[in-house]
Amino acid sequence: MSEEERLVSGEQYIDDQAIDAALRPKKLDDFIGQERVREQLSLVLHSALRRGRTPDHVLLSGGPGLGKTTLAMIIAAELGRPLRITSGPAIERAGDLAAVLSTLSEGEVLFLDEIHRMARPAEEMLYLAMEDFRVDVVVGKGPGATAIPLDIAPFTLVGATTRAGMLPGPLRDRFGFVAHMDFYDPAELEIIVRRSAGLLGVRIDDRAAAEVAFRSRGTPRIANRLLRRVRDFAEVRADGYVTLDLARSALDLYEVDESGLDRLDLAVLRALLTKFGGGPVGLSTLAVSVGEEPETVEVVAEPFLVRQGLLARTPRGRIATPAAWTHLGLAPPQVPGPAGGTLFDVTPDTD
Ligand SMILES: Nc1ncnc2c1ncn2[C@@H]1O[C@H](COP(=O)(O)OP(=O)(O)OP(=O)(O)O)[C@@H](O)[C@H]1O
Repeated sequence: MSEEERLVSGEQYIDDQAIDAALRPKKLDDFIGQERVREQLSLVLHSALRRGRTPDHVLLSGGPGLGKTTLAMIIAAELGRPLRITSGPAIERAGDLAAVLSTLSEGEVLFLDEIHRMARPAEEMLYLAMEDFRVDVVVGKGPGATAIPLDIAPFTLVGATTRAGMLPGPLRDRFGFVAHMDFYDPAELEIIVRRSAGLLGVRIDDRAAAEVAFRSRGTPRIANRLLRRVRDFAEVRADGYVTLDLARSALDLYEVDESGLDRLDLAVLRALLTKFGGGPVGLSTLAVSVGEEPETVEVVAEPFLVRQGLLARTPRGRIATPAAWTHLGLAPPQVPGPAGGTLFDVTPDTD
């Protein structure tokens, strides 16, 4: 629970991460949504269990907060094996990876978050480890360097990435099962909101739960976060029971609009429309105009805007769709394009 939550609720201190952990489903059957992924994964795990073998390596791709870490934990739990967690940015050298791999126990599940951000030499070490359960430890430098092969215990790698396109082909090919996690639909998120409300002891009516779900950008982590915000609001401004009106007022206060667009989404959209006439504009230029890193705009804001039909990625840059102008209540500029072209065929994408 954050400082702000502590002030208003007076509950025992638990940080946001602890709440996240408490809300995570622990079994595949409790994991809501992602029907196809769940079914496919269940087959991979249960057939491996039946054969008494370690399952194939699993790659989970999808945006932030869609449940990749949760699924990795569930995989370890379903297999009854320990889970080791590390991340791409923590592996700066091949030696960092060797240290992790050489201490894995038989059948252990290794969760490698943000796998696309791992250092290149480590990536090459991982190829061999995934395929042959072996690493080559290089001793010495220059012409006298020698590679000493070291066997490691069979393990299952669960890699997670928000940018599957950035993974080199040889790495992607070594995963026996690749799951793409998509945004959740509002009905699934509503179940998640009600489940979390039950676990957190939040009293919420069905229409309010549906409203929170609808405004959660298709993302369970956001659904859980918004639930806590409306809970705060209901506790401070009313008797703690979350009604539809209270939920709406709270979400408006936290600048989540009626379609679930948050401050960053709206800033990106507004910049695209008002500073670049609807595009096309390159990702970096767009990101600078809202004071964010290109990766944040690309990974956090854009997928939802694309999904909502408000923004399109084209080879020449990002463009706003007609729905984007309507969404912000703006009129598209009425300048005719050259020789039958559209108005927005102007700026080449230099990113
Ligand atoms: N299918 C689901 N059912 C119920 N709750 C879920 C589900 N998926 C995710 N959650 C909840 O959403 C929160 C975020 O999930 P998680 O940390 O697994 O996402 P992630 O994809 O690993 O995010 P990131 O890429 O940012 O690390 C968790 O606390 C979990 O409670």
